[in-house]
Amino acid sequence: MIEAFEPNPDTKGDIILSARDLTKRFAGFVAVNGVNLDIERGSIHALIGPNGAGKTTCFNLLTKFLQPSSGTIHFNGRNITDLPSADIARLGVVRSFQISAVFPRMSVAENVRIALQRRRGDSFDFWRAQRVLSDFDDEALRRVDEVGLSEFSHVMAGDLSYGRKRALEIATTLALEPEMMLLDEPMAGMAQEDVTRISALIRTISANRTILMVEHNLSVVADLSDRITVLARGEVLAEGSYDEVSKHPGVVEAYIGASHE
Ligand SMILES: Nc1ncnc2c1ncn2[C@@H]1O[C@H](COP(=O)(O)OP(=O)(O)OP(=O)(O)O)[C@@H](O)[C@H]1O
Repeated sequence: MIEAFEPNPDTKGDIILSARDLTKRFAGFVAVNGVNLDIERGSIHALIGPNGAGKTTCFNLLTKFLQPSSGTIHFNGRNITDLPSADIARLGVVRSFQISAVFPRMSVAENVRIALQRRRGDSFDFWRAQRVLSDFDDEALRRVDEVGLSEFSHVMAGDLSYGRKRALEIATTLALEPEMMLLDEPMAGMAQEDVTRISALIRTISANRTILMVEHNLSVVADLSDRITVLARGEVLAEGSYDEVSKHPGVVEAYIGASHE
């Protein structure tokens, strides 16, 4: 059960998600240490930092794939710290890989249709009459179009290029109508052509939702992000615009230091 509204007194402005003093200890090791994070509604917020900084652990804490050792997380003013990840997804915080097990032997449109069925709470009703399933077809095609895959709607997902597969994953995530999307390294392993395409897609889908992304490609971060939080050794090292954080001496040092470790 979801608890009653409980505003976080620390947050200011239109903050959709905030974390206070978020900490995760593994045996003998603090991966995330007292992190405070405020994500503004409607923004694209990037979480960056050198390898091992704690970015993925933070994502896992915010989506409750991991339980924090201490600290609190509020979403839309509600304390979600103790909710299981399925409830958090239902509230509208969805991580890109969470539901994006793309079925390679199904077409692009079929993949999106299944994601739409999931949103409605149906199981994979493969045995259902084709007529019933096709209720979702129009919406699936609209979603496929939204991510620029119209001409591939009948292509098997397994035959798509890497970048287009990523676009399909985004479409299946969007089918859940998340208010906030967490993207874990959306550009990982992509050729420049796909980076350009997926960047444009992220900008489009950010129009009416909030995006938090972990991304190593700093030119993408510079291009897309309204605000950036830099983590190093599990702590927030700097926060601000790309210009602000990239000039921060501690940030430069953390990246250079990490490249020598
Ligand atoms: N389950 C775990 N048990 C023990 N240590 C862990 C565990 N998960 C992560 N860590 C450690 O916590 C630290 C932060 O890891 P994390 O994966 O969050 O960093 P990251 O910033 O996402 O790094 P990268 O950019 O390399 O993905 C690392 O030193 C990692 O080894």
